[in-house]
Order: sequence, then structure tokens, then C-alpha cells
Amino acid sequence: MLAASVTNVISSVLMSVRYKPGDVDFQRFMHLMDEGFRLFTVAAKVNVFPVLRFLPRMSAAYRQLRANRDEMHGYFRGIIAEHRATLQPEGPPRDLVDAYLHEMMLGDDDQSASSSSSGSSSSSSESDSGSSSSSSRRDLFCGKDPDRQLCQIMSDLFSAGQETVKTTLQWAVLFMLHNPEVQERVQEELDAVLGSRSHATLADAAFLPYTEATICEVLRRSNVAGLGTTHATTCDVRIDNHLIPKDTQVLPLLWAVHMDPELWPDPESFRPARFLNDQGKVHKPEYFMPFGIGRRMCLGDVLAKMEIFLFFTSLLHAYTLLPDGDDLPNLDAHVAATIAPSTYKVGESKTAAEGSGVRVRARRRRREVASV
Ligand code: HEM
Repeated sequence: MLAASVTNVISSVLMSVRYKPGDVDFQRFMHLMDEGFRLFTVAAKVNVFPVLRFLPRMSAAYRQLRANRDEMHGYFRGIIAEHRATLQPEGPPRDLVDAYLHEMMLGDDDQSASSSSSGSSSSSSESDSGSSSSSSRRDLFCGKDPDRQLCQIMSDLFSAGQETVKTTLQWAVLFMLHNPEVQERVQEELDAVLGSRSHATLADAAFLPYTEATICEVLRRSNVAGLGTTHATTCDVRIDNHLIPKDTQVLPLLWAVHMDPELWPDPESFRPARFLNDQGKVHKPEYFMPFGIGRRMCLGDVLAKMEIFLFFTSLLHAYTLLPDGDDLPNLDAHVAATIAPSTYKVGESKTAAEGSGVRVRARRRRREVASV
């Protein structure tokens, strides 16, 4: 259920599509995504030891990854074709696909303008700059097959935007089961600020410091993207006594930053108060970096923070999350492209979503509490 909700955010932004959990397209998508993340961890070792690509298991993983990517791109090509057929060139873009198609059309206009001006007049500084901007636009759209670049952008945003937010919410629920006193304090704050309103809006965030601190602690403690992504040194770098030569691939281990006991005393324990100052206001130290840092930090951090806030507050305002039975689910993590919790149940299923990893029943919160 979480996967469907989170997927609908990114798929609306990208291509104005929304899925129901039982949709065949959606099920297939989730399968390709899950398999992709699993195979990626197998195949990624080849980046470090290229000789491994000759092992049958590795080459099979690569072949399957390629087949899955082609299937996904085939689906995206269908969406792009539909968009092209219904595109309003002068209208506001409906989504990212429209915005991209608009840019492509501008690229085509630039190209025809620059070829007609180069045929009719001698070069001027203006036409020089015009042709260089149109050629860079053409480069951006990958020359012969511009839709391929768009398909890849859609795949990247889909996989980066869906898995991370879904997994963070799964951790959030799990930490609430383990820390009922935190859950209760978040609910008290929501009751006080929202009153009888059914859910928070983004404008409420500034008045919910404990809730925001709790979300920060979920992001720190879960380390969903704890391995960062690969970067490279642009010059020789020395750290303590280690020389990292120019052009070395480097993985920023965000997990180590967030679990460093010198920065976060008792780092294993879940304590939202770490992110509150003496006045009870949210304080985020510079070494809190769940979305990375610098120019290539997460492109979706703003969207992700909005989504996590809205989903988390909606859940906790409507439900109290309880463990299924007496035993708490464990906090063991599965390390793949992301760091995810093991499958677990929450209470009994109210909505009987068979096959989902998270089952939220929990009591509907007493409305009289909300109105106090
Ligand atoms: C809780 C949710 C998320 C977390 C924890 C997260 C974390 C990260 C991290 C650590 C990086 C690597 C930064 C670096 O290399 O230094 C990254 C990159 C990226 N993320 Fe996210 N992310 C999240 C959600 C999203 C969403 C919702 C989107 C898309 C809408 C997204 C799109 C991307 C993209 C495109 C990159 C690559 C950026 C680049 O290389 O320039 N992420 N993310």
C-alpha cells in the first residue's frame, strides 16, 4: 500500500499516471523495480572488479537487468507517444514528459532557425551563440533517438524517488512500534496543532517541531541511502595519512557519519530530542546529511521531505500503530541499493491488503482527543 501511494506521487509528477495497488501495470512495475535493485547489488561488484563480468552469475544478472530496462523503456515509450499525440504546444506542461517534449520542440525550432540563418547570412556573434545553444540542446536530447534520454530520466527518477521514500516510511512505522512514547508525543503535538482537522498540510510543519525532529531521527537512524552514490576525486586528496589520487571512485559512506558515536552519543538509540535545541526548536547539525551534500546532492530532497511529512503525519493522526502480537519486529536491515527493514506486520490488517509488507490496523484515534 505504501508503495502504491508513494509511486503515485512520482508517477503523477513524471507522466500524470496514477495506479491502484492491484493494477497489472503497477504489479509488473514493482516486480521490475525490486528485481532491478536486487540484481544491481549483484552486478555492481563489476564496477570494482571488472574481471567478474565473465562469471556466469554476473553476466546473467547483466542480461536480466538489460531486459528489464528494455521492458520499462517500452512502457515509457508508450506513455511518451500518448503525450505527444495530445500535447498542447502553447499550453502549460501537464508533467515532466510534456515539459521535455516542449524543450525538444524548441530544439527543433532552434535547429531550423540556425540552418536557415547560416544559409542566408554571414556569421555574426548572435548567430554563433544561437547555434551553439541549439547544438547543446541537440546533445542533451541524444541526437538520433531523443526519446531514449527521456526514458532514462523517467527510469532514474522513478527508481530514485519511489524506493527511498517508501523505505523511509517503512522505517518510520517500525521506529514508532519500538518507541511508543515518541509516537504518543507526536500524536499529542498533532492534536494540539491540527485540532479536528483530519490531516496536516505543509503549512503546519513549522508548528510541529517534535514531529519534524522525529522525521529527522528516522532519516538519520534508518540511513536509507547510507552508501551514497559514486563520486570521483577531481584532484589528489589527502585525508589523515591516506592519499586518494585524482580520478579515484569514491563512495561517501553516509551511514558512518550518521552512526558516529562522537557526533551522536549512543547512535543506535532512537532519540528525536537530538534535533531540538534548548528552546524546543529544530536544529539540524551540518553532519546530518541524509540527502548527501554539494552540487550532486539528492535532486528530490524537497519532494521527499514533503512526502514523508504528509504521509507520516496523516498516518499518526488517524492511527495508533501497534505491533502484531506481543513481539516487536526486529530492526535488522537489508543492505542493497538502499538499506531497508525486514518485512513486518503492524497490528491486524484493517484493509486486508494481501501481500503488502506493512499492515496497519491500529485503533482509529478517539476524536474527542483531537478536539481537546
Ligand atoms: C528519503 C528519500 C530520499 C533519500 C534519503 C535520498 C538520498 C539521496 C542520496 C544520499 C543521494 C546521493 C547524493 C550524493 O551523491 O551525494 C541521492 C541522489 C539522487 N536522488 Fe535522492 N533521496 C531520496 C528521495 C529522492 C526522490 C523523491 C527523488 C526524485 C524525485 C530523488 C532523486 C535523486 C536523484 C536524481 C539523485 C542523483 C543526483 C545527481 O547525481 O545529481 N531522490 N538521493
